[in-house]
This record gives sequence, C-alpha cells and structure tokens, in this order.
Amino acid sequence: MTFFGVYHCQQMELELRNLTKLFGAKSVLREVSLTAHTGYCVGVLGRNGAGKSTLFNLLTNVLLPSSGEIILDGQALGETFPVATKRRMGALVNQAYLVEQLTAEEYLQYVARIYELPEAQARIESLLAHLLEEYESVRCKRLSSFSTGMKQKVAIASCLLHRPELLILDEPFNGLDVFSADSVLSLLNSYRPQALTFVSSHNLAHIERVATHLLVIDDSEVKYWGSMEDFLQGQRAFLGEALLQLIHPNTSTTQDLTWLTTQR
Ligand SMILES: Nc1ncnc2c1ncn2[C@@H]1O[C@H](COP(=O)(O)OP(=O)(O)OP(=O)(O)O)[C@@H](O)[C@H]1O
Repeated sequence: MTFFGVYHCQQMELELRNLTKLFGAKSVLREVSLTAHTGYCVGVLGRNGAGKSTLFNLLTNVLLPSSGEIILDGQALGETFPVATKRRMGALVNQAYLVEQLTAEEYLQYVARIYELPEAQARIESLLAHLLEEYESVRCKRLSSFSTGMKQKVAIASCLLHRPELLILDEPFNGLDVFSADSVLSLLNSYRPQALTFVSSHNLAHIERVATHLLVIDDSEVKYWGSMEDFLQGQRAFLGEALLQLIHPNTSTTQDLTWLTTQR
C-alpha cells in the first residue's frame, strides 16, 4: 500500500506522567502513567464511562489535566500545546466536524490547505478511493448527503492526510460496516510504523487486529499497560476472555425485567 510513500520518520516518545482528571469531586482518571513510541498502536479499552474519551481529550488539549503531565520528546506540554505539536497530531475525538456543503474531495483539499500541504491531491485521491468503495458514484455529492459511515471514513481520511506522527482515534469504527472497518484496519496497519497510534473501540476483534499494546482503564485507573502479547500471555486466549478476567462485569444489581415481556 502506498498512501504515504516511504519516508524517513522521526521517532516520537510520548510520556504520560501521573495524569489525573477530576470533574468536580469525581475522579475520572487517576495517576495514568505510560511511555509509548512511534510504531506502537495502543488499543485503549474499558467499559462505558471508564475515561477513554477523557484521556483522548487530554492528549489532544481539548481538556486540561487536573494534575500530571504530558511529555512529548522530553518536553512537558503546558496548558496550551504549541502549534508545532498540534501539527504532529491527527485526531478523531468526539463528534467529527465536517463542512457538509463540500464534497469529500473539496473537504480534504480544505484540510490540506489548513496544513499547508502543497501536493496533497494524489493522497486525497488514494485515501478516498481506498476508503469509499463507492467513491466514483459519490465524487460530486456533498457530504451532507453521505451516510454516517461514509462521513466517518472521510473524517478518518482527514486525520491521516498530513501524515501525523501521533494519531488519536476515539472509536473510529463506529458506524462502519464490516467491509469499511476492514479497509480502515488495513490502512491503520500500513500506517502503524510511521506513527504512535492510540485507538479505542468496544470491538475487541478490531483491537486485536490492529493493536501492538493495550491500555485497559477501569475504575479510573490503569488496570493494564503493556504489549498485547504479554496481555494474552502467549496463550491462544481471546482478548475478550482475557479482558473479562481483568475487569469483571458489574453484577451488583440484577433487575427484574419481566415487565418488558409480559402482556399488557
Ligand atoms: N465534561 C464532563 N463533565 C463532567 N463529567 C464528565 C465530562 N466528560 C465526561 N465525564 C464523565 O467522565 C466519565 C468518563 O467519561 P468518558 O466519556 O471519558 O468515558 P468513555 O470511557 O469514553 O466511555 P464510552 O465507552 O461510553 O465512550 C463518565 O462518568 C462521564 O460521565
């Protein structure tokens, strides 16, 4: 695959040092620490409300930590990340915002202008052709007429266009059918050596296909940080089984739901 060509990539090191986030009195992330490098694809796992999106919002400077530091290549990033640092990042967090009056190509040309990419057209064409199998038939259509999954794929393309060194994707497979998820997974796998990637998903099969490392968050804390291989302990265990051994489902409240199925 040749979306990005072969180019010499710098090694990036990202360190999270005791990263903590409180919302009021509620602690959402407590003392998250890790060091990751270019070439890692970190799958971020945890139950609903575990703090995954909060972590991604901290990594992209959307939120400020209550305490702790984000250190990039040895430099602590302060309250406002330098523009040069932001240029090294590509992020899909929260709801992707697209300019819906534009076509997919026009939107990516607009993104290319923001990043001052002089020769982005070939990349735009190859990304769209790879991600949108129906691309020829929707080439002239505005994004407002795209389906949820099609918009998601354009948003993913927009994160990759400037070849970020730090790629942060919060639930990128949301809304994607099995074929689309497969094209995104193959894209991420081909891009992986050139970046440090963080990706969250509740689809463990997707994480298993793409992640080299895992960060499992539960009860505001890191329950596991390390390689996928170590997590699975060299066994042929499925990720889902191994995850359930680490974080147990909440079983404290068993509700009587017979009212749902009893006749009126
Ligand atoms: N702006 C906010 N103000 C107050 N509480 C918040 C805010 N954002 C998130 N939270 C709370 O922080 C906790 C973690 O939320 P977060 O969105 O990070 O979880 P998540 O792991 O991404 O969940 P999901 O898997 O459902 O997407 C939740 O309890 C949520 O209610």
